[in-house]
Amino acid sequence: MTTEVKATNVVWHDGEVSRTDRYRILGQKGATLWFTGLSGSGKSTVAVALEKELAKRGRLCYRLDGDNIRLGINKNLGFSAEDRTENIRRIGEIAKLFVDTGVLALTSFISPYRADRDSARALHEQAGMEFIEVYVDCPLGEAEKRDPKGLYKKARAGEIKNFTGISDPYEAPEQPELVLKTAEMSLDEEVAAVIALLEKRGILLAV
Ligand SMILES: Nc1ncnc2c1ncn2[C@@H]1O[C@H](COP(=O)(O)OS(=O)(=O)O)[C@@H](OP(=O)(O)O)[C@H]1O
Ligand SMILES: Nc1ncnc2c1ncn2[C@@H]1O[C@H](COP(=O)(O)OP(=O)(O)O)[C@@H](O)[C@H]1O
Repeated sequence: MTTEVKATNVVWHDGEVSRTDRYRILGQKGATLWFTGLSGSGKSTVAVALEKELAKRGRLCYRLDGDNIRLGINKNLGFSAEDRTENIRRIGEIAKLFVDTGVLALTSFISPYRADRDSARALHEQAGMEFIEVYVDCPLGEAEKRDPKGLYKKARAGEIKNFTGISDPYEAPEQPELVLKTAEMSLDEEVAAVIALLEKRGILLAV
């Protein structure tokens, strides 16, 4: 259902203010930081802490978070492979809009399928936009021990079907820009690692 193109006879309409103009108005460059990992690995925790640190540095971010987005624009999607693919397709497009305005989009989705993440990356890179994949790497045993929402317990009890890591696959990134081993690093170290990468890539330079 999802990738079928039904919109025909539509033509892109250009404006007279460019992306570069928008970046100048905002004084910063846009980029997507794509956090991927198991439920409970720390995607949301890292994004929240990073947003706070970037705000301190005067950088505007917007967090797109799995649970939040699934309460709104993606409330019609479940957890079948097809629905997860459509979930990630929409998030990729939404993140791209934020980047186009000059905002740092921090996306926290399990995004278990490599092909879906690669599509989100391609969408950005074809448009000359930064896409930084951050693998929030946490062993299943540790994520299950944390179980911040009690979902692993329910999945083990068979109350949640197709639960990532238990009864559904997670395809780890092969060449992410950054790996955060959240069972070994502190939250402060994780935020510092992301900031260091953003600095190295010139993403935090004022425009
Ligand atoms: N079956 C199943 N598998 C995995 N996760 C489940 C499932 N059912 C509900 N949840 C809750 O939904 C959150 C994951 O949503 P995402 O949009 O990130 O998932 S995905 O990227 O489309 O795979 C996930 O949030 P996080 O724990 O923040 O990852 C869970 O709270
Ligand atoms: N080093 C760490 N980095 C991130 N989260 C951690 C770390 N150590 C423990 N945690 C805990 O792990 C849980 C991760 O939950 P959450 O951020 O919601 O994960 P996700 O968004 O990947 O589902 C939180 O309760 C958080 O406090």
